[in-house]
Amino acid sequence: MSKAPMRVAVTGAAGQIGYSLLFRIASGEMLGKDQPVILQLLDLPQAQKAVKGVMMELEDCAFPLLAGMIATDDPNVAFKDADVCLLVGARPRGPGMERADLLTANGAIFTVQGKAIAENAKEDVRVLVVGNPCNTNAYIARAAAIKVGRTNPANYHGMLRLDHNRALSQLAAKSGRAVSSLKKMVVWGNHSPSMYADYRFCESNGDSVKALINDHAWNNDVFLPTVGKRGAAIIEARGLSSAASAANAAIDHVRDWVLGSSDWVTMGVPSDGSYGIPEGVVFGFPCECKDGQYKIIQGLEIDAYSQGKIDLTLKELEDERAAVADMLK
Ligand SMILES: NC(=O)c1ccc[n+]([C@@H]2O[C@H](COP(=O)([O-])OP(=O)(O)OC[C@H]3O[C@@H](n4cnc5c(N)ncnc54)[C@H](O)[C@@H]3O)[C@@H](O)[C@H]2O)c1
Ligand SMILES: O=C(O)C[C@H](O)C(=O)O
Repeated sequence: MSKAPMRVAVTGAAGQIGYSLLFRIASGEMLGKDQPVILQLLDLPQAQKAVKGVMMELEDCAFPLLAGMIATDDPNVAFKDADVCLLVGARPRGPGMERADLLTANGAIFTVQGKAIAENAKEDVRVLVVGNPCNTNAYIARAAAIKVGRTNPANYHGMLRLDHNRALSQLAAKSGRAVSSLKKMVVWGNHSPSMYADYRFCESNGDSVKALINDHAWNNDVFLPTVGKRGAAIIEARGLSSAASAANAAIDHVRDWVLGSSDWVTMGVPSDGSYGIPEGVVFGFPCECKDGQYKIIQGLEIDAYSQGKIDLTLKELEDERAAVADMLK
C-alpha cells in the first residue's frame, strides 16, 4: 500500500531557489522515492502569477509522487498540517550587502511565519530556514512559535549544509581525495563569513585529512576565507545569490533529518547548551540523524584556535540576537 502523502510547505516558491528546489522535492529526492508529497506554496501576492507558472511546469513533469499542490499568499493556509516547512522566501543579499543588513527587513517575515507554523502545522513539523540571515531568522521563527506552543522548539533549524558541502569540495580539491571519501566534517556557528569550518576530525578512507593536508596557513588564510566568502563570490560572479547549490543543501538537510544520515552532518540547530553555546542560539553543530531525530555529536575536543573561532561566530549571533530582541517582545 502506498504511503500517505507528506505536506511540504515552501515559502518564496516563485524565487530562484524555489525553482531549483520544488522539482527535486516532487521527484522524491528529499523525502524518499516511495513518499508522495503535497506542495503548499507560499509567496507574496504579486508573485502568485509566477507561482502558477511554476505549478504548470510541475504538472508538466507528471511526477508520480506529486499528490497535490496549492498556491497561496496566506501563511495560515500554506502551513496547514505541514510536515516540513522550508522557509526560503526573504529578500536576498545584493552586491556589497552583508547578511546582517537583511536582519530588520526579514525579521518581520519570520515572526509572522513562526506563529503561523505553530498554529497550523503538524505538532512534529520540521522547519528549515534558508532565507538569510538564516540562523537568526530561525531563532525568530522559533521564538514566535514557542509563544504559541504546540510544535517542538528543537525542530526549528537554520541551514548550514551549504557551508558544509562547500567545505567538503574545497578539502577534496586540496587533499586529492574523492569528496565521497570525506567523513566527519563540521561547520560551527553562523551561516556567514564568521562560520568555522573545522576539518580536524575529518577522515578519508581511514586517514586523517588534517594530517594529509598539514598546512595551518592554508587552513587559516585560504580555506576558511574561501568557504566563508563563497556566497559573496557567487553573487559577484552570477550577479545573483547561489540558488541550485542552496536548494541542494536544503534537500540534503531535510533528507538526512527525516531518512537518517550515514555520516556527521552540519545542522543549524537550537543549542541545548552543548559546547558552551547558550541555549536557544541557532548554531551550526555536528549532528547525526536516526529514526527521524537529530542528535548533536558530543565530546569533541575544542583546542584554543578552534575555541577562538567558535567564540567569534557566537559573538556575531549574540549581536544579531540583541538586534532583534525588540521584535520578539
Ligand atoms: N542559507 C543559505 O545557505 C542560503 C543560500 C542561498 C540563498 N539564501 C537566501 O535564500 C533567500 C531566497 O533566495 P532566492 O535567491 O530564492 O531569492 P529570490 O528573490 O529569487 O526569491 C525570493 C522569493 O521570496 C518571496 N518572498 C519575499 N517575501 C516573502 C514572504 N514574506 N513570504 C513568502 N515569500 C516571500 C519573493 O516574492 C520571491 O519570490 C534569500 O534570503 C537568500 O539570501 C540562503
Ligand atoms: O551569501 C548569500 O547571501 C547567499 C547565501 O547565503 C550563500 O551563502 O550563498
